[in-house]
Amino acid sequence: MKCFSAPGKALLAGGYLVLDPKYKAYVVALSTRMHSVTEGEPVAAAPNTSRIIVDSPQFLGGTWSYDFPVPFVGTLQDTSASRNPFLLSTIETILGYVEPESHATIKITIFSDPGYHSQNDAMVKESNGKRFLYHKDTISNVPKTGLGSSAGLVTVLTSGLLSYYKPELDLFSEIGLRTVHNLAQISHCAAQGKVGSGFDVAAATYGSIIYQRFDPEIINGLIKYKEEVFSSSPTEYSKKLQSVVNCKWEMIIQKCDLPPQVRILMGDVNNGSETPKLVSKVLKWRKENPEEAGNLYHDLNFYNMKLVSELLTLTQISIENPERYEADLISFVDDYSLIQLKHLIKMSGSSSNFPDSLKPLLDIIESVSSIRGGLQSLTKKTGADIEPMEQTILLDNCFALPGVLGGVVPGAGGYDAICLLCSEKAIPKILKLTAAKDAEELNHIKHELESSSIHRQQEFSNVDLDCFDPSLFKSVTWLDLHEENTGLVKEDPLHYVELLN
Ligand SMILES: Nc1ncnc2c1ncn2[C@@H]1O[C@H](COP(=O)(O)OP(=O)(O)OP(=O)(O)O)[C@@H](O)[C@H]1O
Ligand SMILES: C[C@@](O)(CCOP(=O)(O)O)CC(=O)O
Repeated sequence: MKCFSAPGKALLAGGYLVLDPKYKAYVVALSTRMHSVTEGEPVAAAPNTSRIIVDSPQFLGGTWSYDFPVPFVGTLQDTSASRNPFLLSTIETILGYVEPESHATIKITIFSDPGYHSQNDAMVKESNGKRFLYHKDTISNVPKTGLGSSAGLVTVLTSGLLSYYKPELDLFSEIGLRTVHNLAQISHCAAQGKVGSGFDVAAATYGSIIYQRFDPEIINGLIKYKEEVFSSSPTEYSKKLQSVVNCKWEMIIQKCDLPPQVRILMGDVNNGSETPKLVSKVLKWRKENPEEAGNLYHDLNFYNMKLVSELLTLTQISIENPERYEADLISFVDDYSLIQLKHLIKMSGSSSNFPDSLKPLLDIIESVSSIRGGLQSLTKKTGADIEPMEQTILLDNCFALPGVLGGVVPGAGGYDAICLLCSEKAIPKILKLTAAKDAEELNHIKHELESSSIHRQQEFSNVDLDCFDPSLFKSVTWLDLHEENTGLVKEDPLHYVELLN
């Protein structure tokens, strides 16, 4: 039995730009993970028939079965009641790549962590330290949170099948991970019917990364080749697939990590994602207005990269001078809102009360504001609701909360989610303040926070909530997740055995 898991993602900086191989993006891998458990034996399931069964027991009707002859001639029979394009495409791609020479009956069980889906009416099942939610409905009817479940699914399924068919390949070697990544990108694009930027599959494989995409022509060329030769010569296609998967794609995957004690906090705002519509509006505008788009993309990229480099600076300070990091930086983030921090930092030039060392925080705050400014411009110019007014109001309100260092509408934007950068220690405060029922409760919490804060300034009350409206947060569900920068990992079968049929 071979078990793997891969993380979900949040695109903190670089939405839309990441579609173009010219620009980089910052992708945070999350603690929400997709899991696969692979059991296989080298026997036919029926005369001249191999079978791959995928079981996803957390969802109603979550069993899919695929039969194929050996040698595999390229198309899969789907004998399941419902279709799941991500499974079909992954299995077809792997079989084309490995060209199995003997029969097999393989069962892969998929488990997904709670963060990927809405948790209404779900039943909890636990097994040796893992906790999964069992839903009453089918996978297509349970609302998703948009954390990249399909990319995680394709990545762990690819790993499970490769571990069966190519046991000699160390999936965690450089070549092994590259093979998983390239196969998963090809399968994910084929299932989606388009070649996206692939940051979600890259994060599922490698974890938190600074990502610069591969040339889309790599996969477009393969799809075109398949259309031309597949029906007459599937083995020719397999050769081409192998050569594309086995070569090194020109792209950047640079592993990274949020600074210590800085966390992301994701708020699920609404269900349903409009990503394809948003993307097509942006691409149309960019095509029709190349110069204006070029300037806006240039500015957005500048601030995206500035944010990345300032986050790396914070990490560097935390390594070189942990005391300074804690006392002069993080403790200020804990106690003040970013609006107040900005004022404090600006005042530090004229008054000696505030340390100069707060400046790296100012750079982060200003980069995030400029990124939001760029996305608001993109919203106005394209007519795509990337940072719609409702989200602007919500984020502006978050910026009045102590502990929040910044925040954006992640990924493609829209109404689905907000993503805050905040101090780890301040998260309970943020949850409490956004859950306040009325002004009286808010005031009560504010006094509590003031008396427990480290920094007591004359010039500033460190909790100033005059412009904060907790009623806006009735529609926000804070997701119980954090950054976990590891990509694909091998898991212990003991975590799952009690849940297997
Ligand atoms: N646990 C699962 N079992 C089986 N199939 C799953 C599972 N999780 C996801 N899928 C497949 O992935 C599809 C959802 O993928 P989709 O790309 O629409 O959303 P996402 O990856 O969660 O979010 P986003 O692409 O917005 O980041 C489902 O309809 C289903 O086909
Ligand atoms: C708009 C885009 O750049 C980001 C989409 O991100 P998400 O799926 O909304 O997290 C599209 C893409 O990269 O595939």
